Amino acid sequence: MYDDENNMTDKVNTKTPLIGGSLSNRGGFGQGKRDYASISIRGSNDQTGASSSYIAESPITYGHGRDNGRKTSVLLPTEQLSLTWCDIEVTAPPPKRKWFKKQDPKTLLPKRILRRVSGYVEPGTLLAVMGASGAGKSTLMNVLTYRNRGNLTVEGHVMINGQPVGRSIASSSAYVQQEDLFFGNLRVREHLIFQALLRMDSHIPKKGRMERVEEVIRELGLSKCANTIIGNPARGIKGISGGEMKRLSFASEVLTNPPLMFCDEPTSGLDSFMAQSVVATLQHLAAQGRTILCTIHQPSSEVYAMFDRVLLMAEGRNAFLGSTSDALRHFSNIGHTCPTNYNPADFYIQKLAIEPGKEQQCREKVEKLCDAYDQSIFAKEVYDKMKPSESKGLLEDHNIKSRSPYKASWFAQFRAVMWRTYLDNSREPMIIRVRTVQTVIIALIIGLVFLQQPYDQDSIQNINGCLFLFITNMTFANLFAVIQVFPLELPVFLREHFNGMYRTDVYFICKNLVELPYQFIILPIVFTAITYWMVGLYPYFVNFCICAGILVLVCNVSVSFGYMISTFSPSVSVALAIAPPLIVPLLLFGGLFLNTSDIPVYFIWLQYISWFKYGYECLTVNQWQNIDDIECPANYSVPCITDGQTVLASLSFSADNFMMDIYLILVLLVVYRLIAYIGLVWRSQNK
Ligand SMILES: Nc1ncnc2c1ncn2[C@@H]1O[C@H](COP(=O)(O)OP(=O)(O)OP(=O)(O)O)[C@@H](O)[C@H]1O
Repeated sequence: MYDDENNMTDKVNTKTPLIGGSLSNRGGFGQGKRDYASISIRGSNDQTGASSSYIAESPITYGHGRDNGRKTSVLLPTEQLSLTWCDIEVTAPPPKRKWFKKQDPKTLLPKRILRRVSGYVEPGTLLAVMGASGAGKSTLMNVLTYRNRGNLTVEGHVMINGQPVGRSIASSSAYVQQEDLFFGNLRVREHLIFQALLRMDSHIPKKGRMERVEEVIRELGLSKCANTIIGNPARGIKGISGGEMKRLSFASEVLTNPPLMFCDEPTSGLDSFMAQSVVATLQHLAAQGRTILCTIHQPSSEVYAMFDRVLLMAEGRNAFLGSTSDALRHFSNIGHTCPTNYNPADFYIQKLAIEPGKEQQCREKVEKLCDAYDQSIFAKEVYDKMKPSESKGLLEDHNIKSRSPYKASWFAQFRAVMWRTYLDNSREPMIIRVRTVQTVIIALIIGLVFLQQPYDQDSIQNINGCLFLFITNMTFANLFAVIQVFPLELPVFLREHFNGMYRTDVYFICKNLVELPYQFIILPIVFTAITYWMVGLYPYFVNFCICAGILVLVCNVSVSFGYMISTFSPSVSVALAIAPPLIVPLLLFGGLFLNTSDIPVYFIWLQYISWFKYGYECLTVNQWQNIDDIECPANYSVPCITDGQTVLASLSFSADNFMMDIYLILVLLVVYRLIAYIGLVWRSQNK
């Protein structure tokens, strides 16, 4: 319909043409499900004369087939849903009494957040939910979408086409949240293909899904940026614009053809032009027969004019629900006429806001405005629409528990997530460029500092220090690489998992498998290849391979530890803060700084969970066990260490422990990773 933001201006100021069906065949309230696609075709052009270009342009017949030989748009929702909410009352529990502080008894009462609010939205309608901050908009959205309810007590009914609905509302609706979360290294088209593979019904063939992706790209004006990297402004990865990102969020939801959409402040953070283009997209989607609710903060008058209806909220009550033109009429009737050339949205918010310093006065005014609405014909119209529900329960839940939340099978999820993780990793600058350069530079520095050590008394300490540095470097480089990136993608994982796209185990396995070869096998080998020969360690290829193998294991156990810290940390900064205090004790008991036989008894357990100790023992055994002759100068002041076995003995290490150390590193690798996985499951269930 529109291909880029530049040709959007002329469209956003004019009302998007409603499809004929959505005007003339609009489903009556509570009439049950109807095939919207066939309604649209019959009603288009012929009945209204309106140009239904959305349908005419659609080349694909997938989904609903043909009607009278004409192709239907894949984007039309398959059913019409009317959403009603009736007498919603939401209460927050009273705050806990503080025993050390005298508190006003009034502040210890439960807080009423929503006070018997009712409303409805019909198919083909774009409803703006507006109100001053704290009016209860987000709480209403959370009640309707059955999300983020926390400790709130909710009473009342939410109904779809007259039937009570609860948690199962998620299966027939989409929720475009305020924050756009994407894997920023993917291209727009790739992101949509991934969404299509996991969110569309499994009976739809792959070809149909790909056609659907192309259709959605065209319809949501993403053609221009379809092959552009999405980007991540927070990490400095430049990509598509804010408006395109928001439209991509809509596109991800529209793929599944939801008849009901909720949008939380879709224009926040956008300039007025972008905001207009985003609301034009919503208007377009509503015109196709969807039911759309959208919270919005201070829209410009142009954006406000694009909404069909408005719900004004104040102090947890309805101050108005009706068409945007009726809102003006209603406020004028009750003595608050919006001045000419004044933005009506600003006018309403001003009237309904609680000004600091004048709280009591404003609250009384707001109560009067809400009472006036309750007695108006507009409120009566809302109550007339309410069908008495036979259910007395709260927001009933239908058939949600028995069904798997996932559309794709385990293997389909695995394939798609592997593909996406591979794409994301292969384009991640932190992984490819930065990690490679970092590894090579550090290896060269270590190699130059310890260049070609001779086998004499002084070099024993140098070589041991160098071997310990190998372990420390492997640990810190990989641990911090994980905790700087992994927590950042967890919110995307949590949202996608919550949306029923893939299981936690699929995500975790794919992440591990994709990252393993380059980051956690090849890079440690590159590091060893540079340093081992530069330093002049035990000069046999077998020993080089053993050293590389030990460093690969150390690298992977550090990665497990990094995953573990990341899954239990709410953010990167927390993960970065808790990593050093956890690592330093393990480092201290690694065998270099403190001889393992001298560790205080109450700290002995720390050496058992320290891969530093196991790794260091293995590396020193690999280095020293076959050396029988260490040079001893004639005038050396202290007794000489003449062979490798003595070096090992001086560190309280033994060649007999070698295999056990390897097994213990493997055990730590598995245990830390398992704990990380449990943490991930815990996070995904606590969201
Ligand atoms: N779990 C809770 N416990 C206590 N009070 C709450 C809780 N959730 C919301 N509130 C309060 O309820 C009121 C309405 O909150 P809500 O977030 O719904 O407002 P809003 O209209 O979305 O505001 P904004 O536009 O600023 O996001 C606010 O005063 C808020 O502090």
